Amino acid sequence: MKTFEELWTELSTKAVERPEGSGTVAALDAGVHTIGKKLVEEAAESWMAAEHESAERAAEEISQLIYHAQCLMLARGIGLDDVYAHL
Ligand SMILES: N=c1c2ncn([C@@H]3O[C@H](COP(=O)(O)OP(=O)(O)OP(=O)(O)O)[C@@H](O)[C@H]3O)c2ncn1[C@@H]1O[C@H](COP(=O)(O)O)[C@@H](O)[C@H]1O
Repeated sequence: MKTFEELWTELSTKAVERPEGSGTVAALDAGVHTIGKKLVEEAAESWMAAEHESAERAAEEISQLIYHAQCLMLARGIGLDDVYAHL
């Protein structure tokens, strides 16, 4: 288990160190368009799970939504403070 901030730290480090086999590195290399499509897919899956499946399944989809949102932030050079400023 990890928090939003812990995941952010992990992904930020992977973006710099680029370890072999990292899905995050592959996503960042694929770019904003590809990550954006995945983000929309996970948003739809979160919606469907929330409406038709268990709360646990919805939580799983939402975790993937958060992951892809963080990838999109990294791909655009957007930091946590840039987002938090709008909350
Ligand atoms: N939390 C996640 C996470 N959530 C979602 N995903 C990715 O999103 C995909 C989920 O997509 P779906 O469930 O729709 O499955 P899918 O459509 O069959 O997957 P694809 O065909 O798109 O690969 C997974 O296959 C992962 O590629 C994640 N990938 C990584 N993490 C975490 O990110 C960290 C860094 O990961 P790496 O960069 O891979 O080391 C680790 O702590 C991981 O736990």
